Amino acid sequence: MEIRQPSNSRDAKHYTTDRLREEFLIEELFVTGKIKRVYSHIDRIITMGICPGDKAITLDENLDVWKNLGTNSFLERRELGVINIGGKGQITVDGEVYKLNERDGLYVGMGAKEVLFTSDDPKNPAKFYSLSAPAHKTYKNVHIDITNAKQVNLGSDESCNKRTIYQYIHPEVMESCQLSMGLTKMAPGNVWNTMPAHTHERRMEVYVYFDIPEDSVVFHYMGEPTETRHIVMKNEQAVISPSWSIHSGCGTSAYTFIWGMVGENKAFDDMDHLKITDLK
Ligand SMILES: O=C(O)C(=O)C[C@H](O)C(=O)CO
Ligand SMILES: [Zn+2]
Repeated sequence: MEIRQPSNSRDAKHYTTDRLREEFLIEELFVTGKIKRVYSHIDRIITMGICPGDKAITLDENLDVWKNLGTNSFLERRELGVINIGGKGQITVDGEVYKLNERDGLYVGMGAKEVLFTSDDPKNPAKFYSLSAPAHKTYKNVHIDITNAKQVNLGSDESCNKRTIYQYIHPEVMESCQLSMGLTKMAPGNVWNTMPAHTHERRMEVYVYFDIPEDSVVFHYMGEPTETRHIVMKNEQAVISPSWSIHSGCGTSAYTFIWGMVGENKAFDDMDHLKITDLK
C-alpha cells in the first residue's frame, strides 16, 4: 500500500509542481482487476479505487493487514464508504449482497470481516471509489442510492458554479463514526466548484474528479488562502486536501466529483468561508 506523509503548510508553499503532485495527487486509481490503495497520514484516511474484472476483489487482497494496519482484518477498527462511478456491480459484506448501480453508495460499519467486490459486466466494470477511516463504534451497513442522498443546490449560472451536492454519508441521512462522503455534479456549462472557497481546520478532505471528457482537465486549487497553488487533474484522479488547504476546482468543461471528509466533526457547514478577493 502506498503511504503519503502529511505536509506542513510552511513547507508546501515551496514545493515545485512535481513535488505538489507527488504529495497530493493520486494519478491512477482504477485499473481493471485491481485494488489500488493510498494511505495518508493525514487523519489516517485510506483512498481506494477498486475495479473488478472477471474475478471478485477482496478489500484485503494482496495486503498484509497486520503489518499495515496492526489488526486482524481491514475493518476491525475502521469504517468504509463506497460510491460506484462505473458500471453495475455488487459488494458482499459477510455474506450479505448489495447491488450497486452507477452512482449508488454503500457504508460498511466497523467490524465487517469479509468484503467482496464484483462487476456485473467485466467489459463495463464497476469502479468502486472508496474511503476508509479509523472508527470506534459499529454503525449499521447502509445502501444509499443517489435519490436517498440529501440534495443541496448551490451557485448560479452567472458565477459559473451552479451545482448540486448529494450528501450520502451525512448525519441527516445515516450514522457513521467520522466519515462523511458525497458527490457534487456541475450543471452543464458550469465549471467552478467550491468557490467562494473555504478551509476547515477541523477536517481534511479527499476529492476524486470524474466525468471529465478526454480532452479536458480540472485545475484543482489548493494551498493556504494567501498561498494558492494548482494541480492539473484528469478524469478519475484524486487529490488529498490537508486541513489547512482550500479545495476548489475549475474545469475546462463540466464534471462531477466525490468529496470525503474525516476529522473532528461531521458538520458539513462548519466551514471557514473566505472572501474571493482575499485569495492570493
Ligand atoms: O461544490 C461544493 O461546494 C462542494 O462539494 C464542497 C465540498 O463538498 C466541501 O468542500 C465540503 O467541505
Ligand atoms: Zn471543504
